[in-house]
Amino acid sequence: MSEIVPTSWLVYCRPGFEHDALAELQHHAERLDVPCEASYGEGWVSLTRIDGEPVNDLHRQAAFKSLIFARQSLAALPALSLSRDDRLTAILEQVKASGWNFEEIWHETPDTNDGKALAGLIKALKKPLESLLKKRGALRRSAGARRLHIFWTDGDKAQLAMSFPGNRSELVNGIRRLRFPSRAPSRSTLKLEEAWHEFIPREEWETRLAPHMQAADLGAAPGGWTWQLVQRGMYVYAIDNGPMDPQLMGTGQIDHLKEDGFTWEPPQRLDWLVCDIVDKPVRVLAMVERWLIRKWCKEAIFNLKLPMKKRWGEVTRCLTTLEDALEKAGVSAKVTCRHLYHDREEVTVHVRLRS
Ligand SMILES: C[S@@+](CC[C@H](N)C(=O)[O-])C[C@H]1O[C@@H](n2cnc3c(N)ncnc32)[C@H](O)[C@@H]1O
Repeated sequence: MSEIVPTSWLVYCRPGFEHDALAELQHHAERLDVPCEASYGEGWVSLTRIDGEPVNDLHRQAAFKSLIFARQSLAALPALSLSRDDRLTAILEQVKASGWNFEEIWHETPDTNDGKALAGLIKALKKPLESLLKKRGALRRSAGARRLHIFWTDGDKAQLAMSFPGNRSELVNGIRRLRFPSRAPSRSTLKLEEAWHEFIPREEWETRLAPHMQAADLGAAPGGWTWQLVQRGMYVYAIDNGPMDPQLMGTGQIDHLKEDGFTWEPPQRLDWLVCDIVDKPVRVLAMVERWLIRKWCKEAIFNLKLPMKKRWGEVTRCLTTLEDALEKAGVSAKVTCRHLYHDREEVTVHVRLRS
């Protein structure tokens, strides 16, 4: 019998979005009727079961893939206060009391400057801790791909947590770092690239992001998103009053139309609609809805800008409106939404029509 069980659901998020991540977690805890107590710090939030029972069912049923504001989702033990003279003993003792075993250990921190400053400490502790946990049999091969996360919020504060294959981010700190392509006309380019990584399995890129496909990019200028589409060999209708990058236009794969993205209609059915126009979410949604109901595209990726305070509420209202409208029109589609690393005051939505 373990002396200690994971009672907390720990989630990482973008600093400044803690209230949204918490609202999302609380929504699931209420839906599954699990009374919890909330806590949070910069870049993370946590719900702890009031009855002291393991959090595993809640953690599993609120699947990571369905979460919007969570960068990582973990089942956590109570946070540890560590002695600065000997941090390892308390960690080893808690691992022993939990009865946990795992195949790897990730040391992680909040996405803040204070978090980054812990890199040196983590580097110094990593190897000694691994060898001690190996000796004790906790770190071993064939432990069901379970991973121990040690979440450092300070030099003397760490929380041990577990993640399970199929229900977690496979990225350290839940962050997808992408290299900015030097020839892309704007940094926004990384938002579309990250969205593809997030929403389209790598093995399907060849068929779903294929050469000779046709796409519309609404609010395209100066062309960061169009650049990504062109890199995949697509032909792009770039809709924007603003100027497009001349070098990008030189590829000959772009038709730049100075029209209104909210009213423009494609000349024929396209494969992709992407939209990065900064406007009210309801306006963007109404436009995307029309595209999908008329089947003007097979897949869509668009941003919902969220300058308001209660972003979680706004996003869920938007997604429900979209799903209801599609259902009413008899259009079957899969809708997914994430707050991506390269998103700021916005979330990214992906819709794929089912044929
Ligand atoms: C955030 S920028 C897009 C950046 C672009 N995705 C990139 O990667 O370079 C938003 C663009 O939307 C355009 N825009 C705003 N309202 C529009 C509308 N009604 N129709 C078309 N474009 C619009 C603006 O001119 C601006 O260039």
